[in-house]
Amino acid sequence: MMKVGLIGWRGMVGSVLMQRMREERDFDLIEAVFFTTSNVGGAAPSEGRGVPLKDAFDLSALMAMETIISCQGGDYTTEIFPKLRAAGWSGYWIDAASTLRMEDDAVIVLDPVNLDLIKANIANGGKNFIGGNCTNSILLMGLGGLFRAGVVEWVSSMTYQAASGAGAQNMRELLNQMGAAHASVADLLADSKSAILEIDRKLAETMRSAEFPTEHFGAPLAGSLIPWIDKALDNGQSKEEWKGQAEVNKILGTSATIPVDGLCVRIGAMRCHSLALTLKLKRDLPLSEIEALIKSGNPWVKFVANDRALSVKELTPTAVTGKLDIAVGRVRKLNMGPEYMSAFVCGDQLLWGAAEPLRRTLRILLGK
Ligand SMILES: NC(=O)C1=CN([C@@H]2O[C@H](COP(=O)(O)OP(=O)(O)OC[C@H]3O[C@@H](n4cnc5c(N)ncnc54)[C@H](OP(=O)(O)O)[C@@H]3O)[C@@H](O)[C@H]2O)C=CC1
Ligand SMILES: N[C@@H](CC(=O)OP(=O)(O)O)C(=O)O
Repeated sequence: MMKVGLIGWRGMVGSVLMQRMREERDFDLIEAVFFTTSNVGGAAPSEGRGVPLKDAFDLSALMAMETIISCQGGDYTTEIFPKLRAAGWSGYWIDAASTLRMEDDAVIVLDPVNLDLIKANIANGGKNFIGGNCTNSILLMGLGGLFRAGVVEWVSSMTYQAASGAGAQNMRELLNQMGAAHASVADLLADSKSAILEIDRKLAETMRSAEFPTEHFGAPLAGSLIPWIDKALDNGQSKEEWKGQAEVNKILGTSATIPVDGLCVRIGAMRCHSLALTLKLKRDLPLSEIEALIKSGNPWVKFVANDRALSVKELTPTAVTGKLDIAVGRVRKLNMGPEYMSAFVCGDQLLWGAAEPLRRTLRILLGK
């Protein structure tokens, strides 16, 4: 059985990965070895067959692995990965962090979209398999059928990204903000005759006050939004926005770049990212054909007809959270002309956006 080292398994992404690997019985196919950066010698999950946690900075222990899966984050990858390769380790490296994504010898893995690319890379001796940025993976899981058909000229992508993309502490902070916001007007809310503008004034005062919990986001998110994600680049894009075109084209393996750009916005959803998309198609396709192409993308696409009641019920973070479904809806032609269409895509950023492509890559490497 393949010896597979797991690092970052108790973090947020790692926990979702563990849950999915258990559900799909992946551990039956591997000899799992669990590593830690904080609790060497501690008890590993039962899948570790009683072997205590190993040191995630111990190069020789890591080099004994045929495959390493890391959800430990970019700093860990930056520190350990070059040392492992320099020491001659030639195992498979599967990683959720962005550090290695754009390296020439790395594939961004999203097998329902780019299985051919992954297989070709393995056949050519490729060893580095990196999960894509969550927003891009969800975009391509939703509209992969249109890209595969070669009908997309460009995409403008406006995102609505959940708190989980910023980390576990941020999810907690969002809830703490909701609690603080509610508490500040609870008395007035309880009185059905109180004036709504008084409630609104008091709430705004609370959200702007220094006491409102903003340590992790740096700004109120509950009852508001944050129109910037990740670092600023010199060209005015955020790093998250830059990843759109770079990663989508790399995942698709395009020879001519498909322009992808738009604004990335953090909203108060817990773990589902959504995207409001404008696409320019290469030609005027009938809506029925567009719908059929989107549905043909992969089995997880859940197409939602452009109907008010269905959209409100099925095309939302609340409907999608915790599921592998990728909801795609609001598909219609736009006033700009017959080649222009809209779409709204919503997916769980911890599942297809982070953990799922990693465990599926392991399966591909195992040939199962
Ligand atoms: N592809 C994508 O879209 C996404 C990718 N990511 C990537 O995944 C990486 C990991 O993210 P995320 O899972 O949010 O990181 P977490 O902060 O949840 O976990 C990272 C590590 O922190 C340590 N840790 C310290 N305290 C705790 C605690 N109380 N509970 C659990 N773990 C703890 C654990 O290491 P130890 O057990 O060794 O102490 C854990 O493996 C990110 O840095 C990013 O690179 C994240 C989100 C989306
Ligand atoms: N930046 C993403 C989450 C993430 O970790 O992305 P990446 O894997 O590209 O660093 C978000 O905030 O929603």
